[in-house]
Amino acid sequence: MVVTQFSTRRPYGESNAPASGETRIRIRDVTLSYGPLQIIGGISLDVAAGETVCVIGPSGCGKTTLLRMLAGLAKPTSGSVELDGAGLGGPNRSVAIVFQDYGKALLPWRTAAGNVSLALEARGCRPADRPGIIRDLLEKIGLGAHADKYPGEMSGGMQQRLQIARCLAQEPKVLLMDEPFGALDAMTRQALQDEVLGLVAATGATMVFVTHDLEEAIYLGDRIVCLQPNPGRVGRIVDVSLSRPRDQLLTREDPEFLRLRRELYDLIKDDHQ
Ligand SMILES: Nc1ncnc2c1ncn2[C@@H]1O[C@H](COP(=O)(O)OP(=O)(O)OP(=O)(O)O)[C@@H](O)[C@H]1O
Repeated sequence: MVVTQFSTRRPYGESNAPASGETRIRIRDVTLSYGPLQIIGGISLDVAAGETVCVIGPSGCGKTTLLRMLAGLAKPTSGSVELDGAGLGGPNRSVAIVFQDYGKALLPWRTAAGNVSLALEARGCRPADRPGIIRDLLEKIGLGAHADKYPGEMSGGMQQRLQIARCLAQEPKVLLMDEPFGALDAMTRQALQDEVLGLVAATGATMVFVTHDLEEAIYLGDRIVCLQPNPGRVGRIVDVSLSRPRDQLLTREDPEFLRLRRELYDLIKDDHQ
């Protein structure tokens, strides 16, 4: 493979469209201000169906705010967010969001099964169908033996798995992840990265994944969007051409992985100067 050092960089202003595939999320000239303070300063980005886009950038640059707009939880001051060509006016069942703080996201008085059931109830799933779906989802995410446990009886990794299972119960087209593994130890984090990649591949979901961890962004992403701060805007978009399925050892040892890590490190360092 011929590697040109800056071949994957796309300067701001060039097309932010994915290389191929039907557009699932279309963000056009989006700004967001709180009072006089502009947080997001004109972001345009297309995300293709089935694509995984990772978002990185310095603390406070607006990553969570961008994700909240994609979830319909924050309204842009100007510009538009479309899902499959229709404007996103508020929360949408096709879009699920996983937060870093699983402790707040889960209902402590419901068991694991009860927490997953919540999403099924919300989407109007027939009561008779729920137990089977819950069992399948908990199996898939490695919690098959823990259906009757309460969140307080589970480790951080298990609680985060549960939050992911609950989101998947929504059968979302789009999975938004806000630093979901930031609070977990390295081994749990890598296991969950692989589980999420497997689930995304199996369901064909589109994923937008916010992380501070450059290696996590490369490991998971098809593209990496680097946000710049004050106000938040797209600086660079880096394509990740690493083959799938990814492998925690082989992928991270791939010379292309190491080259991307260096490229992103230089980009982030520039943004901090
Ligand atoms: N509801 C709000 N009202 C006022 N300012 C807000 C509000 N929500 C976020 N902000 C501000 O917007 C900016 C961007 O916040 P955001 O959480 O999106 O950044 P981030 O890139 O996700 O940060 P981090 O990496 O530290 O999580 C910050 O300066 C934050 O203080």
